[in-house]
This record gives sequence, C-alpha cells and structure tokens, in this order.
Amino acid sequence: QCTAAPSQTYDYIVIGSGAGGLVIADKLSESGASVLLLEKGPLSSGKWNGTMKASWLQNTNLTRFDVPGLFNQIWVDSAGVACDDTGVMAGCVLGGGVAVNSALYWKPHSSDWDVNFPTGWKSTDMQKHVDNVFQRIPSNYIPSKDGKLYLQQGFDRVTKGLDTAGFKYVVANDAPNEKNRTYAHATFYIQNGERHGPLRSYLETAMARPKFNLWVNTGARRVVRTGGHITGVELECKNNAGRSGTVNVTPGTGRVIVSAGTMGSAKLLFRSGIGPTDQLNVVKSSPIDGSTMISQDQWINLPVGNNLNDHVGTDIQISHPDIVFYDFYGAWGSPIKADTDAYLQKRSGILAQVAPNLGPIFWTAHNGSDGITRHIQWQARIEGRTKTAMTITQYLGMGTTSRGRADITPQLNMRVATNPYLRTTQDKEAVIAGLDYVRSALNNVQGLTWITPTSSQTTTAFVNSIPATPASRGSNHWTGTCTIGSDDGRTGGKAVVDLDTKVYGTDNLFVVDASIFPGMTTGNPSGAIFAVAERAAERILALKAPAPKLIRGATRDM
Ligand SMILES: Cc1cc2nc3c(=O)[nH]c(=O)nc-3n(C[C@H](O)[C@H](O)[C@H](O)COP(=O)(O)OP(=O)(O)OC[C@H]3O[C@@H](n4cnc5c(N)ncnc54)[C@H](O)[C@@H]3O)c2cc1C
Repeated sequence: QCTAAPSQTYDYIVIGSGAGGLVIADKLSESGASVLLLEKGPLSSGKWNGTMKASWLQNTNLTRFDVPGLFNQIWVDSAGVACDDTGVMAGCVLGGGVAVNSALYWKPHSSDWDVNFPTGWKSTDMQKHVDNVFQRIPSNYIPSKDGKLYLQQGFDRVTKGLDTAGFKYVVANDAPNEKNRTYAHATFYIQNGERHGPLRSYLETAMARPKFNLWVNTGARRVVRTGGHITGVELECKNNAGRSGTVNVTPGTGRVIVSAGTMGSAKLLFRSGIGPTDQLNVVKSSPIDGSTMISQDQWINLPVGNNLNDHVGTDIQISHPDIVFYDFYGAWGSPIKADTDAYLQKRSGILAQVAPNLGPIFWTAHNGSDGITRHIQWQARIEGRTKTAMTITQYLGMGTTSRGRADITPQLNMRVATNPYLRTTQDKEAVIAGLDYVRSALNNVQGLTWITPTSSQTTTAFVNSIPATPASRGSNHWTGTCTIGSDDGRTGGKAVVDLDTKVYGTDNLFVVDASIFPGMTTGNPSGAIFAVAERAAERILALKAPAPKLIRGATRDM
C-alpha cells in the first residue's frame, strides 16, 4: 500500500542507496543531521529483511544477494531486481549495484585520482578516505570461512603462463599501485562467507541513529525548486509499497544529494529541468512529465549525459583439460546437497566463492602514441563454450580517451545514445597491444587451446570483429554523465558539479555517485565510489548553507 509522505522535513535527502548513496547518507547522518535515504527498489539483503531467495535458503536469514555462489542469478532472473528504465544492466534494489554485483573490490591506483580527478580530489587528498573505506569494508581474497580456495585449476594454469612471462604475484590491496605485469586472486567485499560492503557497514551505523530514515520502494520523480534553490523532492510510490507526495528539506538549510547512479542521476536532473536543452525538450514533450515540468525560464543548461564511460570489455576464451567447471546456475534450483550443507552450516565451500569462480585477475599497462598510459585489468572466470573453458575479459580502463553520451527517451527511459567504446585510435591500439601481449604469455601454458581468438586469427581482425556496443563490450561499470570539475558546464565547460559536488547553478543540490567520475578507474569501480562519497561528505559538511536572502530569489543564477 502506498502511503503519503509525512510533513516532517530533513536536513539531507539522499536519492538512491547504491555505492555512493549508502556511504554518503551514513557520513552525513554521523554529523548529527537528520537524513532521509530514498530507494526506489525493494529490500535486498536478508540483513534488511529482503525476501528474494532460492528454496534452499528458506528458513535462513539469507537472500540471493547474500550468497556469493548465487551472484550470477542477476543474469538469469533480473525481474524486480534490475532497473527497468536504464537500457543497460543496473541494480534497482536496496544497495543498487553493490547488492547485485560480483563484489570485486580494489584499492584505487593513484592514477585513478591523479589523471582523472580535479584539484582537491588527487591521490593525496583521497588517501585518508580510501583508508577509512577499507577499514570499514575490509577486502578478502579467501571468501570461504574454512580458509580454503576451491577449484583453482584455472587459476593455476593461467598463472603458470603469467609466471613464465615475468608477471609477479601480489596481494592486490596491499600494493594498489602495482598494476603492470602483476596478478592476484580475485578480491572481494565478502566477510564470513556473505556479501558485506556498505549494506553491512555504513548502512548498519546509519540505521542505528534515531535521525536516520530509509524509505524503500520510493522513487524520486524530480526535485522541487525555485530557481537554483531546492525545497524538496517529488516522490513516486513503487511496487505499491512506498511513499507518495512531496518530502521537503529543512527550510533554508536543507540539501538534496542525488546518488541514483550514472543513468539514474542524469535522468533525475533531466526531469528536474537540468541538462542540455535537447534533453529537457524531450522531457517537456513527454506524456508523463510534460504538463508538470518546471517552466523553461527556470531550466539550467548543463552537459548532463555527456562524458559517459565504461570499461571497454573484450572477451577471450581458452580451454585446458585440467579446468573444472562448477554449475553455479544449477545451485539455484538443483544444488549439490554437500555444497549447500557446507555453506549453510559453516559458510564454507564453493558456494562461498563468487560465481562463476573468478580469477586470476591480472594487470598490464600500455603507453599510447598520444603519450597517455592506459591500464588494463584482465579478469578470468571458469565459464565458456565448453566445460573446460575459461573466459578472460580484458577491461581497458584508466587512461581511455573515448567518451559517449546517455540520453532520455520520450517514455523517460535512459539509454546509451553514443557508445563510449574505442572511439579513438589510441584506445584501440591499447586493446590490441594488450591482447598481443597476453596471447604470447598464455602460449607458455602447456596443453592450452585457444577458442577465441583462434590461434590463426590476427588480434586486429579479432578486435574488429566485435561490435563496439554495450551488448558486446559492456562491463556494467558506467561512469560520467554528471562530471565533476571547475569548468562550469553552463559556460562551455564539461562539468555538471563543482569541486564540492554541487550542481552548478543551484544552492543546495549535489550529485555523489559514479556519474561524477571524469574518467575510468583501473579496476572495478566500487571501492573508488565509496571513497568519493566519503570525500564528498567531508566537503559538503564543510560548506556553509546559502545565505537566507539568496534563498528567496526566484530566478537567481550563480
Ligand atoms: C551486474 C553487475 C556487476 C558488477 N560487478 C562489479 C564488481 O564486482 N565490482 C565493482 O566494483 N563494481 C561492479 N559493478 C559496478 C558497480 O556495482 C557500480 O559501479 C556501482 O554500484 C555504481 O554505484 P552508484 O552509486 O553510482 O549507483 P548504483 O549502485 O547503481 O545505485 C543507484 C541507486 O539509486 C536507485 N535509484 C535510481 N533512480 C532513483 C530514483 N529516481 N529514486 C530513488 N532511487 C533511485 C537505484 O535503485 C540504485 O539503488 C557491477 C555492476 C553490475 C550491474
């Protein structure tokens, strides 16, 4: 049943409970402020009374989101879990991406800050936040509680080739800057055999505070604003179980933080009359929002949706007779009893390991003809065309120069309008150089057979044969659309938010999530997003509230 929002006001309203939202909501509430966290999706983890489970989890406090061996279920049955308005995969449940992802977790390389981020967000500024994040969310490369790693034949065979080629084994989060010719075990936020992360750390401390509130099944339709001053958030009740109406911030001093993800945050800004005119015109013409949209004289013209980015994914496949496949998909409906027993009784065994048996993870770096160093993360998993196959995804990340664009459709769905993959010669060169290098390294492995590319195919022909589309290259690591920077997007710059993460042209609207990243991270991005949210909280809390005389101005522009 939908219920009307109460008239109570909040110092901070945070929209979206993903990697960015959970962390910033907790940090803001730690200051003693009242915080309302809005999540449009339903509950997920058993810790928070989620209910979606495999039958063997009935009578336990676990859901599909908690058990590492079931993390692949998102690719089998995503109804009611994946966002239905984004066109690309994203989690729309409590926790967002960090409830549905593979929980791979890396301390960022210093270049992830120093190359990508503006002043005030460099590695020296970020260190204490990264440390804090990793203290609250420890990383772990042996997820099973009995201290064992299971079915490691793939890891062992591939790393033989890497060893011969001169790669070095590292404990990845002890050596975050060693990202060239190094390899590691897959490293996760899993503790006690269950998904950990911000749902089991930041959200726990936040929920223990009396002035913290969480409303699930409650979407934000748009912010309510007069000029650049936001007074509240208009709500959309979801799943017939959330809140409706409008919820307001504390008059004069309240703030709204948008943490709805790369697609969701851009969409919310568009619906709030903030973005490029072509996109705002789409909203204006839409049957859903058109008649009630904020009037055109209040629009704020910013490059929302631009600078879209993702890791460029390129899959190669090998096989080796020693590799042993485990049917994690079968673990949902027809699991092996010994494995569920080991998991349920001791949080041990193969089901404590993330499906589909990830690792090794390895790294290479490539100097481009444009003088830019590009980082590649290679991610192996036991899955492929045969039972002895392994897929290794090459993720081209930090240093890429290609960018795309996200836009909004008349039905108010977000989509990738311009693909961000391999638009520059040097990005493509890095993909090819990396593949050539790893092909020769893996040729050192006795008994290894190439499935794709075939041993006779040239790397260039192979790379050219894969379309540069999200379906073929997508990595689900979307960033960009609301870029941070000092170059104000209203006057020709690229930035949507300033160095305090405040949306240009507003008094009290902020964006804190993957969408503000100017460039791609070296590894899977969640660790960096948590750190960004910690940093943003510090900067937002240090900001003075706007002076009252400015608040009353209806059409001020700043
Ligand atoms: C299948 C998959 C696997 C992945 N694997 C990994 C991995 O192993 N390691 C890693 O580091 N990264 C991984 N990622 C990426 C990572 O999860 C994301 O980069 C990260 O979660 C993005 O954080 P965010 O805060 O920007 O947005 P999200 O985590 O997407 O959170 C946004 C939240 O906002 C909510 N929301 C959206 N619109 C509204 C609205 N209008 N009102 C209210 N709520 C709203 C959404 O429901 C969602 O909960 C994976 C992603 C996917 C989809």
